[in-house]
Amino acid sequence: MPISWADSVAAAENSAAGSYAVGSSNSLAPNRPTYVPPHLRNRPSSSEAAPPPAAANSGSISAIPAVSGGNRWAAPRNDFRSGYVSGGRGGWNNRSGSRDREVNPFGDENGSEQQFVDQENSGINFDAYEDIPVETSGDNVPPPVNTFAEIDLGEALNLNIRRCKYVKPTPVQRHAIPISLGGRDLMACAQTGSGKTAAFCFPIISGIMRGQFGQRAPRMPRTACPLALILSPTRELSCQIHEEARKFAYQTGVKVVVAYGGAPINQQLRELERGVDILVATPGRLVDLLERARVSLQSIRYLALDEADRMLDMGFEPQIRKIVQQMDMPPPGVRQTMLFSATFPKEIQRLASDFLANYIFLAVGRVGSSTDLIVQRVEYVQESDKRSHLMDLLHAQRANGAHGKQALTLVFVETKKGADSLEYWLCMNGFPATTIHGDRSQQEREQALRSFKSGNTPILVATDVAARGLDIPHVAHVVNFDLPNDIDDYVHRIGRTGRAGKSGLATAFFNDNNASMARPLSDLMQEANQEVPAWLARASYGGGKNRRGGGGRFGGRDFRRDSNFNRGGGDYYGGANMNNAYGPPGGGYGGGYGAPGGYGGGGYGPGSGVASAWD
Ligand SMILES: Nc1ncnc2c1ncn2[C@@H]1O[C@H](COP(=O)(O)OP(=O)(O)OP(=O)(O)O)[C@@H](O)[C@H]1O
Repeated sequence: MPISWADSVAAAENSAAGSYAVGSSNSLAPNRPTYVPPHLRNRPSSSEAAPPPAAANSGSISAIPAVSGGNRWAAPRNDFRSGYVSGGRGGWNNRSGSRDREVNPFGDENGSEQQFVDQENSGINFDAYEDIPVETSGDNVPPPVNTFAEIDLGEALNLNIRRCKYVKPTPVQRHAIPISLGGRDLMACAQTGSGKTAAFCFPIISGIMRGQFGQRAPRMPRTACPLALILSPTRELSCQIHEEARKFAYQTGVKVVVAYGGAPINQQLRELERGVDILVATPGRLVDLLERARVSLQSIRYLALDEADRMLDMGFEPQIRKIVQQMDMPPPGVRQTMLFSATFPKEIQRLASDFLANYIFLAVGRVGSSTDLIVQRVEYVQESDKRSHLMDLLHAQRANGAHGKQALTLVFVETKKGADSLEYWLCMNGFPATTIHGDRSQQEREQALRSFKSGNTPILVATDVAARGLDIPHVAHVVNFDLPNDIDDYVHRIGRTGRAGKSGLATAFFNDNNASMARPLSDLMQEANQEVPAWLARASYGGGKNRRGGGGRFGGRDFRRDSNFNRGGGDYYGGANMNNAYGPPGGGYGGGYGAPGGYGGGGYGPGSGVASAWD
């Protein structure tokens, strides 16, 4: 029987996902017994693991362990490669006329086609998605498909889908792709790790392949005129989308280029000059390119906002409005617009509707819910005990990992300083760690990600800059060392594990500073069929002010269904078509969570603490 938190983590790691044994500590009220560090416990599993060279929590740096990997406290590594991956080496249809050879993004130049045709994306548990409730609203919603073969995406794209080993579409893809191929605007909400990137990339690539857009005429010779624009909030996410889109677009003749801040602009300008069909960008760098007249949006036919709620909250909204409404981009109805996220508060939905024309709203799973593939734990930990608790978890993981190896663990903290100091402390205590946050150079950020992905530094300490979108294979554990102030940020953070049908573990350290999160956290965990500790349930009765009113998460999801948001008293979108493809009838999923219309305090207002950690 588990006797400690470390043991309960160990039990979780040993057991299959979903059968997580709840340790006795979980049922305790916040007044926990005094913490005993692992090396002082008489536990065979811990003592087998290499003990830390310095006493846990001592902060001593007298005995510096040999630390491998790309952390900044170890010996410097000079393996920063060129770093700034920009567009492919030129598409076959590039506009400057040069015909560079297209680099194979699959890296299987010599492999036979059979190599990818015969396999499927291993480890994907599609059954995990089968009973997810799906809701669509809007006029004349195109029906979903069950297979990629049912959709006419074009031969070259179909081949790339097979190269990616995607055997069948995920639920969001089944619904979103036919909607977008039908030319409709879309606001889509689907859980983290459920394949949204492909859901917006496939229709864009396929549409450009069909080539119905005629000639693009730049006003100036050195101005690039992409047909599609994909915006995302962080540099790393833009790079990731670019990498994915390049795979999907391989040998289709569709050229994908990325532009993001913190990287030399000249290389990006050169790529743009070689021709671009799809531009993936962060808003800041794009505004720069627009102001230099090196990019024109006059030819845009497709606009996709990934992490759309983040893109339209206070931090980014002015830049997005400038790009979409105040430059030369065609208006809604002329261009096709797709907004995607795992979370979509109603207030942000309302803002977003300015960018859309007669759109369809799609919710796969409940809006803002976390996937129940992620086992969630919340532990009451005083600020002063957090490091010791983290150490405890890491020891347990190492002791139970394959060949004593550390599983990939992502640790979220609130501040950049906090990230640096925790990274240092971990390294001093024998846990190779690195960090990613907004004060690090782009080279350092990219190196940190590479080092984490490769397992050289299996612990990544991050601010919210790594909270959204990043698809890092084999992240076994997400630790919310500092909880965020907003439940949606929590959903995105824990969504770095438990992706594409795989299971994951998320642990949150909770204390009195997080009182406003008690209610939303408790609600979210309940909804995802997680065991809520008794003390957290009790704390949540206090009605944390961060609770999201029924206007956001539960019950009605498309904000147009909420009478508070209806314009002119009539039906906002006329001829409503509410399809509950898989869920219970009537669109009600466990309603009764608060009054409608409110988007609770503490979410997106000033002082929410969100903006500080972002680019
Ligand atoms: N049809 C499919 N079959 C198998 N794997 C897929 C399929 N579609 C996507 N994937 C894989 O699932 C993983 C998650 O996809 P993706 O990053 O697009 O998720 P997401 O919904 O955008 O997540 P987030 O909300 O965190 O941004 C990726 O590794 C992707 O390659």
